[in-house]
Amino acid sequence: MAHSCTRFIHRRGPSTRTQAVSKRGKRPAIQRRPQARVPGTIPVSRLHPVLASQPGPCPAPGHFPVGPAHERPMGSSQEEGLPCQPSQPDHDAGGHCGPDLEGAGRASATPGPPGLLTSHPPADSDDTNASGPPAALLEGLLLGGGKPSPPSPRPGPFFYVGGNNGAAIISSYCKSKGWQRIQDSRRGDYMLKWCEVKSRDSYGSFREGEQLLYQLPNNKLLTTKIGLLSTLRGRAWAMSKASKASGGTQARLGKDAAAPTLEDLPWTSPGHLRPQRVLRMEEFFPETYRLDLKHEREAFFTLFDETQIWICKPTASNQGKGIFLLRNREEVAALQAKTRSVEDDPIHQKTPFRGPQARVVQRYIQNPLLLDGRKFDVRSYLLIACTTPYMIFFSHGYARLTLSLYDPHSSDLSGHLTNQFMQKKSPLYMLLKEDTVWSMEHLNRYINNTFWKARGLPKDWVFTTLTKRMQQIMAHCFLAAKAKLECKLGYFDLIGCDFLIDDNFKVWLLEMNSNPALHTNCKVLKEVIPGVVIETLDLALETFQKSLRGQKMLPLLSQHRFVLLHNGEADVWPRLGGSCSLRRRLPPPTRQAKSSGPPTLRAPDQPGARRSAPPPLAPQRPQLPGPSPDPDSAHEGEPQALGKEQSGTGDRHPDQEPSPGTATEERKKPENARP
Ligand SMILES: Nc1ncnc2c1ncn2[C@@H]1O[C@H](COP(=O)(O)OP(=O)(O)OP(=O)(O)O)[C@@H](O)[C@H]1O
Ligand SMILES: [Mg+2]
Ligand SMILES: [Mg+2]
Repeated sequence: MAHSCTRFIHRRGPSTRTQAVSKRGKRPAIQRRPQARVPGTIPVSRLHPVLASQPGPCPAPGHFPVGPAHERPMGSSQEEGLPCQPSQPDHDAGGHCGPDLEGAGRASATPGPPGLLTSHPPADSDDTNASGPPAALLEGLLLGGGKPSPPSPRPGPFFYVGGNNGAAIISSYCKSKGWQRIQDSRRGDYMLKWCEVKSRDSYGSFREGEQLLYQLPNNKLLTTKIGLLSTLRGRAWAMSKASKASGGTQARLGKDAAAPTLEDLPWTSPGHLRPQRVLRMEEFFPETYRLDLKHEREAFFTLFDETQIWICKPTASNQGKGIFLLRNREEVAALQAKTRSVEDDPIHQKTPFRGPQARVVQRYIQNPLLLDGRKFDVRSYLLIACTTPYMIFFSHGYARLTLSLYDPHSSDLSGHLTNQFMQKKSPLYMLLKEDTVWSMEHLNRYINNTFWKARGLPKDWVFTTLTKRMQQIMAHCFLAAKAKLECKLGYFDLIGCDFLIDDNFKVWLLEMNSNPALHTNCKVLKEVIPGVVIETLDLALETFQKSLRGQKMLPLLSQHRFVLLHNGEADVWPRLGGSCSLRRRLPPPTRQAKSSGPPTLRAPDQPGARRSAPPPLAPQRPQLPGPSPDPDSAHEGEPQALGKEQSGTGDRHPDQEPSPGTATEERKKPENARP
């Protein structure tokens, strides 16, 4: 039963303790009456009470012992354990890493207890390392007042934050719940781990259903340039196949039979209502070619002419590093020569992520919409709050403008690349930085004032048409990756999505970023970022707890700024590529559940809609006939070794599982040098 007071979940290892979880909303007592033990299971209360508890009362915070003697300062070389690698950190606002906490004006949506964190938090290094104001300030903002509670009778729960990106906000959030920060990334007794960099160790030791871990291990399916391109192509290919196979219906592929998605809604594009059922990739993603695939780069070199500018980007870099424009035959010839010179180089075959071929070339949007003559792009957020079931959200972010006026013929990249990192290079940045980041309200006002009448736009175009379009595009991308993302209860992710608007008000997705910048070095960022981070954590926690307890997800107490894009309660899950271990650990279906028909028929908003897939696991993804003619399908998600390209795997089905590898290839830093 979904609302059973006592629930058990199976545990991988032998259970030595059994404890019953207390009634909903109550924190389990330290000494409680043991419940009847179900062999091979462990009660939810075996988890730390905070994770097992309802969204609601936080544990009573108090004074916690200072961390263990082996604590290391943040940012040490051992961070995230070994080996480790950056997972495309997106420090767009890079440089300043001390969030100004006055922006954190929103209270945690997860109701807290009357007890407050002590105004004398335990001395740990994160607050000083993060170079922000004392964490207690944000904690006070989060919790809003109250009396300190007596010291916690047991240590923890523990949390770990790796790196500085948003660390003070995350740390303050966790401490406001009474959690205790640890500095040793190798410790396995954490309740929440938020890492800027992904490490194989983190995923290997992750205890599903017991811990929260930031970043999906294979988010590269969306967050590298090649990964996103391949994922979108896979979906396009599957859609066209399904359409042909079923005489036009798209129901079989990529779409859940149970519930309409955002993609089913009609959209305004560009500026006018034009009903369309499903997006086509070319409508929102600029034409792109992979340089890691020989036939694609040759195709690009052949098609290039000087009537169109192209932009060349490393697959897994950020901050505009390694980006250059291709405007004339000489530049393209230089790129061609560079890729040819390494084509047969065994070193580059082994390390494709370092080579000049680990890139894409993309049609450059030459006619961007300008704000006071300056180019801009929009950063929005895709939140994967939960993967079992999927709970996917959208949130607004902000607009990023260049300092200089846009000139398509200028060779100065700072007028072409809207990244804050690029703008910071200008001596004018310190003077004008506040004008390089606009709030969405500011953008909306500007577009209302400047274009609304002149261009016949709907009023508040930003909050109507643009918002819906971004949501639709994000939903499309998520659905494209949905069946391939690694799902475990406790994984969550926040992905930064960059959109460009052209002067026809057409919305283009430029890329998606793992580990989006959470710095707050501008006024607008102070207003936006803490709210995004706090609600991310709130939603991750609430959906985790509800999933663990088999409760219906909606309504979500934590949901405020985020908009639900996809509620996976109606999906069949655990799913392919997902958590087999969780499936084993779930209790067998109740009689009621068994008799209620196929899971897909269960309304998602009914209690108990969360369900394990019936044995045998119903296929989540359609079985597609035949090999893919799509040449990109050879290397789903990420460029593999060049040797693979040549080894005849090019007919791999695009809907096949990509290589589960995460750490090895991502450990390799992309090359940032211009050819
Ligand atoms: N196809 C394009 N057309 C026009 N401008 C583009 C295009 N692609 C990228 N840009 C510009 O270049 C900037 C950097 O590109 P992109 O975001 O893809 O790279 P990045 O290095 O991953 O940057 P970051 O992760 O810091 O946002 C964009 O913010 C945008 O201003
Ligand atoms: Mg990026
Ligand atoms: Mg970007």
